[in-house]
Amino acid sequence: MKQCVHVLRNFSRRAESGRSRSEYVDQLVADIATYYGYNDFLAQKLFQLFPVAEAIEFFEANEVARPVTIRTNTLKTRRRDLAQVLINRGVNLEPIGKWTNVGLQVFESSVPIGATPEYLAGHYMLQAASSFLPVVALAPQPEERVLDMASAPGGKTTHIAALLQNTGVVFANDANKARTKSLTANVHRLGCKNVTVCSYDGREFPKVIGGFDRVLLDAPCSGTGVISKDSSVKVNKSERDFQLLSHLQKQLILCAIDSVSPDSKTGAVVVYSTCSVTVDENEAVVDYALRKRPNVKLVDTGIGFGREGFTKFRGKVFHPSVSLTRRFYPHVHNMDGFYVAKFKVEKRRKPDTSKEIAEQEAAVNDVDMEPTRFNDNEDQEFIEESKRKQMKAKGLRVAPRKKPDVSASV
Ligand SMILES: C[S@@+](CC[C@H](N)C(=O)[O-])C[C@H]1O[C@@H](n2cnc3c(N)ncnc32)[C@H](O)[C@@H]1O
Repeated sequence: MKQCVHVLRNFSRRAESGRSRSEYVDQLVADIATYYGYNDFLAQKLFQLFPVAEAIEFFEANEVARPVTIRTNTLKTRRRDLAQVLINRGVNLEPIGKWTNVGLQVFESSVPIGATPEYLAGHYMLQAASSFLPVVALAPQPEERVLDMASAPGGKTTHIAALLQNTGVVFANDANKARTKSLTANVHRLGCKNVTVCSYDGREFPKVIGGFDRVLLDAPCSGTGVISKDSSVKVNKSERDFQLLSHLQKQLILCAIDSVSPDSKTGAVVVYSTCSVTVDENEAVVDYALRKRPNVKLVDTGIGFGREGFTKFRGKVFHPSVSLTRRFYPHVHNMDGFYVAKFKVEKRRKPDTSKEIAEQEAAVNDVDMEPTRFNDNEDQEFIEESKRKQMKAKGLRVAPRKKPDVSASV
C-alpha cells in the first residue's frame, strides 16, 4: 500500500513505465479492502472521498476507538460540579473543547462510567462528541415545539429537552417501537418533563402532527462514520443498501421540512444529520431537498468547525450553498464521521398551477433518484421493500413478496 501511495503522489515521476494510474489505484483499493477487511464496493466508495494519502488516514482511524465522552445533563447539574464528583470517584477527565460547554472527555476511570450513582441519577449521558453537533446546530429555544423525527435511544432528544430547560415540548418519534423503550428510559432517567414519545414512520409527518418550530432529522443511515464502533459495516453494505437508504432519507427530509411552521417567530429550522460520510446519504439528499422545496435555504450550522460539504462530486454538481453543510471525520476531528446540514424554512410560494400543486404533494412518495437515474420499476421495488421493513418493525403481518413476472421479460 505504501508503495502505491508513494507512486500516486507523484505519478509522472514515480510510475513504472507501461502501468496506468488506474492500475495503481485499483491495486491500492484492493489492498485496502484486504488489509482492513472491507468488501471491495465499500472500500472503493470510501476511498473516493479523499485524496490518496488522506484515504489511508481515514481507514487507519476507523481501526481505533474514539475517546469516551459524556454530556452533562444541565437539567440536573453543572459541568463543573459533575466533573468534580467524577474526579472524586477516580475518573480522569477534561472538558471536550471550546465548541461545547456540556461535554467531558473521559481518559480513564477506576469505576464503570455507565453505572456510577451520578449516571443512574441522570446527571449525564454517555454520548459520542459527534452526537452533540446536530443539537448545537438545531439550537432550540425555551418554549418551542420541537420534533425529533428519528430519536431512539434519545441522546439528542434529551439534549434538546435540556436546552429547552424543560419548557415547550419535544415530540420524540422513532419508527422502531422496540427502540422507544430505551428512549423512554433515558427520558425518565434524565428528568425530561417536556418529552412526548411516539412511534410513527417519519414519512407520516406532518399528517400526524405538524407546525413545529424546529425539526431534527437524525436520519437512519449506513453508519460509515462509526465503523470503529461497528466493524460489521465493512462487509454488510452493498450498492443496493445505499440506494434504499438515500431513497428513504430523501422522503424523510421532505416530511421534516413540511412539518415546520414557516411562521415560527423563533425558529422555522430543520437540521438533517447522519453518522455516515457517503455523498449519497448527505449532500445528494440535501441537494434533493433544495430542488423539491424551493421555500428552504441552507444556513450556517453555527458549529464553527468541520469540513465544508461537497458542491461537486464525481460528476455530480450540487447547489453552491451545500458548502454551508459540515462534514466531520475521525482522522481529522478525532470524532465519529458525521454530517450536519441546517435549513431555514420560509413561506411556500403558492403553487401557480394545479400541476405544481400535484408535483409538490407527490414528491414524498415519488422520490426521483437524480442525478443518478434509476429505472422506475426498480424504484417501486425499493419503496415496497422499505414499506415491508416498516410494517415488520411495527409487528404487522407482511404479505409474501410478489413473484417477478417472468412472462413479461421473455
Ligand atoms: C441514527 S438513529 C437515531 C439516533 C438518535 N437520534 C439518538 O441521538 O439517539 C436512526 C433512527 O431512525 C429510526 N428510523 C428508521 N427508519 C425510520 C423512519 N422511516 N421513520 C422514523 N424513524 C426511523 C431507527 O429506528 C433509528 O432509531
